[in-house]
Amino acid sequence: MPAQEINKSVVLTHPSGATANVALYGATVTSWVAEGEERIFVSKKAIRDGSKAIRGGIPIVFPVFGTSEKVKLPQHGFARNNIWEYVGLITDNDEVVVRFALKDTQLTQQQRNSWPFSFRLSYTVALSEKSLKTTLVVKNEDIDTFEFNTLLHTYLLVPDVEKVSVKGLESCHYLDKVKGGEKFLESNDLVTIGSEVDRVYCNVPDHLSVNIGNGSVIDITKSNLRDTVVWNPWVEKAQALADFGDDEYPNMICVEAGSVAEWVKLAGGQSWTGGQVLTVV
Ligand SMILES: O=P(O)(O)OC[C@H]1O[C@H](O)[C@H](O)[C@@H](O)[C@@H]1O
Repeated sequence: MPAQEINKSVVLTHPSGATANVALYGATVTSWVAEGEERIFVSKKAIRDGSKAIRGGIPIVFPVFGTSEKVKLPQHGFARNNIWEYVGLITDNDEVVVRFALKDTQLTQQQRNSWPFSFRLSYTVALSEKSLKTTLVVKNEDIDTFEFNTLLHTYLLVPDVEKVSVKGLESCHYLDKVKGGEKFLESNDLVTIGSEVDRVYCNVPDHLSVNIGNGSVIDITKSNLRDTVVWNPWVEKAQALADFGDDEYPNMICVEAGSVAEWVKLAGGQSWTGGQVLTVV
């Protein structure tokens, strides 16, 4: 079976042996195995009972990144902590493609009060031998325009974050959230991690590559997403996160394609599409 719903998750299996797992809770990708290796980090302390967003995988941030005066929603919005509908298997030719959906009518009353728009999110996960493609379509089913942020909060599994480098961010401006949101220009060809990092790189080229440090490289190609967030909580933040092991920060880096520095405006009746492809090279 190329796609099977088991235990509130959908398991994708590609003839090459690649697999992926998507929890209905948040439509969160929680595993991607390519060339026999797990590529996605999920914390051993992740809460999986649907009471909190999953710490790891690829949670979907929507309609707000962080918190905002404009929108009275919890950090990173509601997409990552609602149960999505499994629409089903779309195709299993060269790629195994499945789709999930979330509508305003599936939200809690409190969430609907805070974000009072009719919308439909459609999220497609496509697995091939070496790639995982995730595409989000936002449909404004209202008459009024709404504004949103969105981001694919991708946690990559790495053997040692201090040996990881991210290529493709040179010459981009970034907002450094560790330094109170101050703006800097990236002067390094390769971005490396040796302390807490929480940066919103703005207007980033669509192609980045992450050298995992063990000979493996993961390419990230984004589309219609302007920004990239790079995050590692390091020692103290890791200790402060209840659903993240104190010793786990060396094994992950978040490289998150999104549109977060500015709001995306979507007129009534219109759709917006954005996404990313992760490829093992
Ligand atoms: O703890 P969470 O709500 O999942 O957020 C985890 C992280 O997400 C993003 O990477 C933000 O830039 C960070 O500031 C935040 O700490």
